Order: sequence, then C-alpha cells, then structure tokens
Amino acid sequence: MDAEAVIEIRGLTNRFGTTVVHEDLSLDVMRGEVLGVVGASGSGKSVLLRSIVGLQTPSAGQITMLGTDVLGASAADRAAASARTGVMFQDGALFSALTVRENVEAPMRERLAVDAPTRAALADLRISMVGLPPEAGDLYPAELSGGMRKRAGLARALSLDPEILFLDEPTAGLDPIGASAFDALLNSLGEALGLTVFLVTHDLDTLQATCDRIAVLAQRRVLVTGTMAEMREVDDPWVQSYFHGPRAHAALGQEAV
Ligand SMILES: Nc1ncnc2c1ncn2[C@@H]1O[C@H](COP(=O)(O)OP(=O)(O)OP(=O)(O)O)[C@@H](O)[C@H]1O
Repeated sequence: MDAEAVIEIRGLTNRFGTTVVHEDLSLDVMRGEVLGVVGASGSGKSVLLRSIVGLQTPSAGQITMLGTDVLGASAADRAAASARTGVMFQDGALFSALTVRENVEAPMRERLAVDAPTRAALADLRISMVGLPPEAGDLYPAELSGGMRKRAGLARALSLDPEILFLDEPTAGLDPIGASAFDALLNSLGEALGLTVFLVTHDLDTLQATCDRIAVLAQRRVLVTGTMAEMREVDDPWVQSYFHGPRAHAALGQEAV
C-alpha cells in the first residue's frame, strides 16, 4: 500500500451549542486503504464524514483532502476536490423523481462536458459495475428493493470515477445475504478501481470482510486505529465490549467466550 495520506485531519473540533462532538481530533486516511470508522451511537461518525465532504463546517481544525485545504480553499478549489470523491449516504439519498440512470447522471451534468448519449452510456456502465441489471436504469427509486437502492446509491457515488469513496452505513437495513453481497462488491470494486474508502459502519461482518484498518471514535476524538486483530488488544471498555462481544466472535468465525 502507498504511504500517501489522501485525507489529513488535524485538531478538528465540532460543536453544536454546548454539545462538543469532536475536540482536537486527528486522523490520516491513506491512499488505497479501506478505513472503517466505528464508535458508539452519537460519537460523531456521520459528523466526521460530513465535515470531510464539506456538508458540515467544523468549529476549528484543518482538513486536507487530495492536497486541498478544504476549509480554507476557494469554492472552486473545494468543488474540484469534491469532484474527485463520491459519497453514498445511508438511505441512498436518491432523487425520487429521477430514474436510476438520471440519478447516476446527475453529478456528471455539473462536472463533465459530454453529450447526453455519452452521459447515459457512462451511467449505464456504473449501473452494471454495481451489479444492477441494465433495465434498472429506467426504474425509479421507489421501484427498487432496499439492496438495489444501495447499489444505485453506490453507482451514483461512482458517477465521476472518484479516487475516494465515502460510505455511511452501506449495509444498514440489508439482510445478511444482501449485506455480504455488498461487502463482496465493495472489495471487488475497491480493488479494480484502486479506491480509497472511508466507511462508517456498525457492521462487524463488513469491518472484517472489507477493512484494512479501523478507526474508533470515542471521547470526542479518534481513540485508536489499527487492524481488526489489533482492536482486540485495545484496553478500553467500549472497544473491548465491541470487539469481544458475541457478534465480533461470529464475524471472526470464533467461539464466543
Ligand atoms: N446538525 C446538527 N445539529 C445539532 N446536533 C447535531 C447535528 N448533527 C449531529 N448532531 C449531534 O452530534 C452528535 C453526533 O452525531 P452523529 O450523527 O455524527 O453520530 P454517529 O456516531 O454517526 O451516530 P449513529 O451511530 O447513531 O449514526 C449527536 O449528539 C448528534 O445529535
């Protein structure tokens, strides 16, 4: 793996009124890695993701993404950096009045100077890459199953051929078979496209199946980073109960003790 950090976060603070979600948080995301971000509910995983992609303005700190100081850059430079990323939100966040193909085309309309037939062909390519049948392009989000909606959300996140993919709870709401199919898809796409993936999840099976490294959010910062095996040695009550609980043992294929 290349040792270049594609995201560098330093001294990040996020405050909502008197609630301090992050304080002096630092984190590096390395090119080509799949980083799983875990933490108790309310620990600020989504706020962290939203801060990096520019949907949340932090109270303090510095975020450098693909060499751009995202909090200090001009709007044009921020937009250029953001065009090199893709985001898939938990519910897919698809436009309900647009077909799947039109949803996947939406980011291209803003950023790519290509004619309509080329745009549609590029969208169809993304649709097939995520394992949806060709006819899914003509369907509306309401006509899709939960698993298909996730794949459509992923196809849209891949619209601009991103270097960094942000995923917020991609397997939430999927049955175990659908979830492990999504994990396999993520692995094969990650490898084929050389993606860096920032993955917020509660799903231990997904962590085990897809992540090179895990970052634990606790006490308003990144408490620890490491591999799944290293997480099991961390001396912290939340990390211990998360990575030694029955679900963790199941994910690791071990007997619960
Ligand atoms: N726009 C906002 N205004 C006020 N408070 C907010 C806002 N967004 C998030 N918060 C608060 O920030 C904290 C962290 O929220 P966040 O959604 O990042 O947690 P999370 O770790 O992703 O949780 P979960 O695992 O339950 O999704 C919560 O206390 C939440 O209420």
